[in-house]
Amino acid sequence: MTFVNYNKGQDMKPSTTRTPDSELSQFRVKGEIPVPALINGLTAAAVPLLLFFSWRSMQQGDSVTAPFLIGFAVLLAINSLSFLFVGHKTFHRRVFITLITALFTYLATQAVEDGSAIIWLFAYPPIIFYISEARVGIYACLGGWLAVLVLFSPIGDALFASPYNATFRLVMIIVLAFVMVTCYILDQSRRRSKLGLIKLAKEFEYAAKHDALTGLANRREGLEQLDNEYQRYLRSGRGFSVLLMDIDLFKSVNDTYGHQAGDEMIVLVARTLASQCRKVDTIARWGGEEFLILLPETSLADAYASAERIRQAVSSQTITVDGKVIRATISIGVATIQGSESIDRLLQRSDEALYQAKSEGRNRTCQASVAA
Ligand SMILES: Nc1nc2c(ncn2[C@@H]2O[C@H](COP(=O)(O)OP(=O)(O)OP(=O)(O)O)[C@@H](O)[C@H]2O)c(=O)[nH]1
Repeated sequence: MTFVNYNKGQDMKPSTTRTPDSELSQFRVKGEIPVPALINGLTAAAVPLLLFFSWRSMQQGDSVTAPFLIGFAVLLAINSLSFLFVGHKTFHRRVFITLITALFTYLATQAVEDGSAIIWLFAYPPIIFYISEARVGIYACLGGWLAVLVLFSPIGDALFASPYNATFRLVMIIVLAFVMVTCYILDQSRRRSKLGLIKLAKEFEYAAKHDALTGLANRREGLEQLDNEYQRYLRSGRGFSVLLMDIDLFKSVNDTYGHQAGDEMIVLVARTLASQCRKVDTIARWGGEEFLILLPETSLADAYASAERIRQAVSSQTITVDGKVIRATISIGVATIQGSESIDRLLQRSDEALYQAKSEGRNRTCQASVAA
């Protein structure tokens, strides 16, 4: 799973917005039990138990309960089996929630096992909070608790033959509320920890792929995108170009105005590059004052035109240091992938073109020679 999309080289700060609860389940934290696995595990445990209790109720002469328990066991098993074959997670989860809600309701209202089966209701809150969204868990638990309250009221007595005495009813209502609230708190804590881990992972991923000063893709990410584009080129034959550029006489900016002014100039150039490129282009900080732009599906002529546009845009920008206006200029080497040349060879040609631009007087664009 990828947390951040890196097609573009610019403006890629990790999102600080809260991940919606419904999306949280899409992220797996290492060691976390996946919801489908938990459901299938619970089903595997519940089916023999239900079959055992149905057998026992038959032994005790209760011929009504057994078919219900067998029915629940069969439906739970079908749900898990259909998931294993079809793999529809949401359907699997929703059917399981519906089935266990119906099962617990049946166990409570029908006073199965002389009423002791209602104790299984304590298993409901932790399961429901784990496998569903927090909101669903709250509604389900609140609904369940209110249903028990009604069941233990005169209304319940009128509707069902409940064997529960007053003390049991009181203890059950209090302990059930206690368990539900505890499960809610633990679940919230689990979700927040998970959100924290996801945020941390996004930040690590961002830092690993971006340059801290400019926010552009770093060299490693630039190479990764270059390799992706190269693989696409090998498959589809759709060519691409690279622009390798370097700020002119940058050392003298540092030496004359200080390192901070140099940094300011790097950021200014980076912003200008970002403003001049398409979303599909990758802009990477290649080295100190060197940048590489990857232009997918771009011919040499178009890449050259883009480079000239970028060069002119940069040369129109200035920074002011101690009241002095400093203009940045860049030199650019342009190369387009050719035949079966390697990425290294393409970069080498763009570097040679950059070198040529420098030696011809800087603030200019040169095209790379044709691959040998
Ligand atoms: N301020 C600042 N300076 C950097 C950074 N990374 C590299 N540099 C400096 O960039 C300068 C690069 O200078 P050179 O490679 O000699 O090239 P130049 O002065 O730009 O000259 P030409 O490339 O020939 O036009 C060096 O002085 C590095 O210390 C950075 O992140 N911030």
